[in-house]
Amino acid sequence: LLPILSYPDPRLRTIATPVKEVTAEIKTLITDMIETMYEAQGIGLAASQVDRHIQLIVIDLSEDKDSPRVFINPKVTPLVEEKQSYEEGCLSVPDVYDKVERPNKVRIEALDQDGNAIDEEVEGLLAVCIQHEMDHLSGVIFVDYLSRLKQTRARDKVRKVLKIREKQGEQ
Ligand SMILES: O=C(O)C[C@@H](Cc1ccccc1)[C@H](O)SCc1ccccc1
Ligand SMILES: [Zn+2]
Repeated sequence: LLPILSYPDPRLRTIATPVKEVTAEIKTLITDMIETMYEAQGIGLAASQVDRHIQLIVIDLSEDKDSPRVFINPKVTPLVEEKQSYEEGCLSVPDVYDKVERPNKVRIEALDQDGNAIDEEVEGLLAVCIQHEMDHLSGVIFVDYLSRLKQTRARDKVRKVLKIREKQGEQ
């Protein structure tokens, strides 16, 4: 399992660089990220969150947690003006959920782990998730879209959750 960086860790603000070649090391990272995402009950995870600053995200929206998707060097283009509001959360901001508006239909262009091209139009939760993960690769966290007050509350909440987790770890 890989440790997930917690907000407001400045490393989460690092801009991810493009993947030049899908090496064996990157394939191992992909496997580790997928396992880490499942263990943390996430439906997406960006490499930035595990302190690896390359353009790589993994997503699995399936019920049985058995169909992970890998997007390398992803590029997202909104296809509609309309935005949808969705109650987002983030593995780097535990126990904080709030509404974020994003375009509800996007085009995603990327490479998969075998270097094959991905070029799809997606909407709904997959579109929301991909945009949320893409933000991570640009050092953006969903709380950045919220009010200052909510950002302060988020910081306090994360601090509290991390303290509780530390205690649980010690017991
Ligand atoms: O990037 C992450 O931290 C994983 C995110 C992905 C995500 C956030 C908001 C909306 C869709 C996907 C989540 O922590 S995964 C847990 C989750 C699942 C559904 C809704 C909200 C949060
Ligand atoms: Zn997130």
